[in-house]
Amino acid sequence: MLQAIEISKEYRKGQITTTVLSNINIEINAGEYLMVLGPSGSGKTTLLNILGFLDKPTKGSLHFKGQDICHLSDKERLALRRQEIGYVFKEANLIDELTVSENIELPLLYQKIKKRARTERVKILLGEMNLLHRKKNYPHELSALEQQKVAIARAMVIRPSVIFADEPTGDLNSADGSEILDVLGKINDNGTALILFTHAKSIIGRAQKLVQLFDGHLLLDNVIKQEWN
Ligand SMILES: Nc1ncnc2c1ncn2[C@@H]1O[C@H](COP(=O)(O)OP(=O)(O)OP(=O)(O)O)[C@@H](O)[C@H]1O
Repeated sequence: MLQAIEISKEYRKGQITTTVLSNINIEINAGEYLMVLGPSGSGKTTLLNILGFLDKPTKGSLHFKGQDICHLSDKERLALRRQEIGYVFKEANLIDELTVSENIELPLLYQKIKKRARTERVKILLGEMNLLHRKKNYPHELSALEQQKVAIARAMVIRPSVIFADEPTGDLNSADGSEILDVLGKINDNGTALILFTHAKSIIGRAQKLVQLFDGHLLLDNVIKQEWN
């Protein structure tokens, strides 16, 4: 479904070039759960931005469902992103002025989905996240766990093919973090591919596939595949 071939990313400042990612090859199939493990500064966020069509690589190519992403216009990439990709970050990044329901509904407005269908979809997600009683609340009235659940619901509202999660438990205590990983795991069980970026070795057992990133290089030797029943 998603294939990165020989991806590199460099930043130039005057005469100085910094290589942040070097020759990355990654493939993720529909419904797969991949974890990208790496310490701070290893290039995880840079890689997420490229794999998730938020940024372009300096070299290499990215294919999604047979389409060459790097050759799309910015407008085409944005449209594809809004239809196919969900993002969950360390911080929930909810809009303070909107209620829980309105935050979740927002991506559907970009897709020009009719009001009745939007309301129905939001209700389903609120139910799945056990947040129906919070639908009229504003983000500041929620716990950190609830805020992150709203962020996941907002990512899921478009029925994405893949969810990118960047340290999604980074701002949570371990019990809440574990609940968020359970929620994401369930979403993956139901068929959505999940690519989770983390520095936490303790959680790698949750994924089907693991790659390690170190100083912008993928340690391909360390790819581990596990089958879960
Ligand atoms: N715009 C930029 N210009 C120059 N260097 C950058 C830029 N963005 C990131 N970097 C550098 O690229 C490296 C990787 O950064 P990145 O944020 O991708 O790592 P990370 O693994 O996500 O780290 P963290 O977990 O701390 O966020 C870092 O050394 C960072 O300083």
